[in-house]
Amino acid sequence: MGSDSEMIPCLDFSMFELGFDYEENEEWKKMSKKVRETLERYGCFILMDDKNKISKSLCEYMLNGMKALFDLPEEIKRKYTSVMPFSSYNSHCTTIPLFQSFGIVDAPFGDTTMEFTNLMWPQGNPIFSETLKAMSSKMLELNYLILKMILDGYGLPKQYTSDIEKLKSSSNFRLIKYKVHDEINKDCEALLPHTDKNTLTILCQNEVQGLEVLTKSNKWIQLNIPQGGFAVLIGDTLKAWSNGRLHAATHRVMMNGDKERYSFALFSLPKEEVKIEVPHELVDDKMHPLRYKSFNYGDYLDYYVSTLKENALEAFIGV
Ligand SMILES: O=C(O)CCC(=O)C(=O)O
Ligand SMILES: [Fe+2]
Repeated sequence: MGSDSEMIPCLDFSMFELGFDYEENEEWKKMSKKVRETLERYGCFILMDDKNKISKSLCEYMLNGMKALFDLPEEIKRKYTSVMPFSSYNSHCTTIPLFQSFGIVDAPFGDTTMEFTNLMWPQGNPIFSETLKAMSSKMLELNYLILKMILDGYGLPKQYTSDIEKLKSSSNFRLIKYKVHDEINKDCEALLPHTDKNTLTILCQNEVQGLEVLTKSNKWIQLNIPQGGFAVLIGDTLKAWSNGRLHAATHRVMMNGDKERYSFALFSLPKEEVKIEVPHELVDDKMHPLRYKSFNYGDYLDYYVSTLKENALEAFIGV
C-alpha cells in the first residue's frame, strides 16, 4: 500500500465491556494483537463502539457543558490554575491563538470536578460536575482496557498488570476549544505538532474534524473520528516502557471553516514518583536492544517543561 492511500485503522471495540477480564477469549486475543500491531505502526487508532460503552447522551452532556464553560467571561476562566504543567486555563497564546484549554487532574476521583465547577459557577453546576466525573471515569476504564490489550498483545506475564496500574496511576482530563479563524477558508495550525508525554491518550470531539498525525513516512493524515468514536494515541512514556516498539505519533490540529471545534481528552499518566522500566521480555540483543534507561515520570516531565525539546525522550533517557 502506497503512503498516499494510508489511513489510520478503525477498530471496533463493541464486543468488549469495561471492567471485564477477557484473558482466555479468542476475540480478545485477536484484538490485542491488532491493537499492538496498529500502535507499533501508526501510534494511534480510531476506536469505534456501536454498543456505546460511553453513551451518546453522556457525550452530548459533555459537549454542551463545555460550550457553556468556554462561553464564561475570560476573567472567570482565568481563575482556574493548576500545579500540573499545561493544565491551568490556557488562552491567547501567541503561537496557537485559536486554542483554549483546561486540565483537571484526577477528575474521576474525590471532589476535583466539583471544586472545578464551583470555581467556574459560584452558584454551582452539579450536573456538569457529575458529567465530568462520569466521562473521565469511563475514559480511564477504557484506557485500562487498551493497556491490558497491549500487555496481552506482547504476551507478557500477568505480573506486569502492576506496571499498567502504575502507568495509569494518575490522569489529566483536558477540555479544549478551538476558535474559528478570522480568515475562514485558510488552513491554520491550531495546535502545534507534538508528541504526548504521558502514557496513553483517549480523545473525543464534536463533529468538527482537525486532528492529524504524522506517519512514519512523514506524511500528515487526518484522523476522521466518527460520532461516538474516539482517537487513541500512544504517549512518550508508553513508548519508553515498550522499549520504543510502540510509536508515539507526532500530531497537530488544523482548523479550517466556520465551526468551532471542541475536544476532550483523558491523558493517563504515572504518578510523579513512579519509576518506568522496560520489561526484560521486550529486550533482546538482535532486533530490540535496550533503547531507554529507567526513569521517573516526574523527572521526565520537569525535563520536558524546562527544555521543551522536540526529542525530549531520546535526549533524556535514550541509551
Ligand atoms: O484536540 C485534539 O484533537 C488534540 C489535542 C492534543 O493533541 C493534546 O491536547 O495534546
Ligand atoms: Fe496531543
